[in-house]
Amino acid sequence: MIRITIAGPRGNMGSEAVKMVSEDATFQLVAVVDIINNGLKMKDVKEMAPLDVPIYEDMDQCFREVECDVLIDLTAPESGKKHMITAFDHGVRPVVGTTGFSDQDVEELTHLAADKKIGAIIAPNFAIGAILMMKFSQMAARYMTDVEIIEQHHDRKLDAPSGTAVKTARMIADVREKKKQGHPDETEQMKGARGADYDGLRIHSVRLPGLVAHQEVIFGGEGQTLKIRHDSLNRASFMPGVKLACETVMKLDVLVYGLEHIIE
Ligand SMILES: NC(=O)C1=CN([C@@H]2O[C@H](COP(=O)(O)OP(=O)(O)OC[C@H]3O[C@@H](n4cnc5c(N)ncnc54)[C@H](OP(=O)(O)O)[C@@H]3O)[C@@H](O)[C@H]2O)C=CC1
Ligand SMILES: O=C(O)C1=N[C@H](C(=O)O)C[C@H](O)C1
Repeated sequence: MIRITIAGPRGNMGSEAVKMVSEDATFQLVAVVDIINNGLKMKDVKEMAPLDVPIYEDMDQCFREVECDVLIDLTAPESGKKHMITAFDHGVRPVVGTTGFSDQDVEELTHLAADKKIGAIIAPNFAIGAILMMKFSQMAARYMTDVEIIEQHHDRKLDAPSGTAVKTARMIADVREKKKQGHPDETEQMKGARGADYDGLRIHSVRLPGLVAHQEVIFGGEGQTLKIRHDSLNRASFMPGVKLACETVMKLDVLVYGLEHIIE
């Protein structure tokens, strides 16, 4: 039985994770960590996430009082890194879906996990289709080096570009020669028109109500284009990946960044 704490249990992803963990016979939900903000009282939080496990505001206190193996973090960009460090301090293995990590954050956390010899997973996307989309894009970038990413998300999303887009760009950058795309003399008549720049590759972020999580990677070559697209239509699409990550992290003693490293 793997004992799990979930941070962010009222959220889109956190509430789905609470359901998945509660229904899985090999997992035991032992606590949740939430923030009591916007004038919310603990009573209201309990009504929103009706759980028969303790609710903590302070993760450090949670891990001092409750025996736990794995932390699932599905909160907000500013808290993901802090929560991971707190988990490491208590020997708890983090499985983090929260996005907004910089390459430098990932590097620092990788060193920290290695020093403490503790398993951890940061997965910018838990959906198997999204992992394949990233892998196929990396494969294509060896042959077609001009590429732009268009990611589309719901308008409640806090970070842009998405964690998935950044990871895709990083995977592409790992295999293609550094290259600045577009006309060498191009100028933006409006700031941001050409999107964000990751090693010369452009990322465009769309935010609209009605969307969930979508990404298209477009490659261009002489007289041809190739489009690789993934759509998550609901948050249940991420849960098999969250389950796999919780099982796998128990066998790790390093940090793994990206589910593509553990799906084989
Ligand atoms: N890896 C993946 O496959 C996926 C990752 N994500 C990522 O997961 C994160 C959550 O997404 P989503 O569920 O849509 O967001 P939501 O805003 O719906 O949920 C986040 C929840 O976390 C709470 N929260 C914020 N800060 C803290 C904190 N310090 N401690 C405890 N709880 C906190 C929020 O409370 P309040 O609302 O009161 O602020 C909210 O209830 C995002 O970073 C998103 O990018 C999302 C989908 C898939
Ligand atoms: O906030 C979201 O919704 C999502 N966030 C992740 C990201 O930033 O890539 C994963 C997925 O795209 C949904």
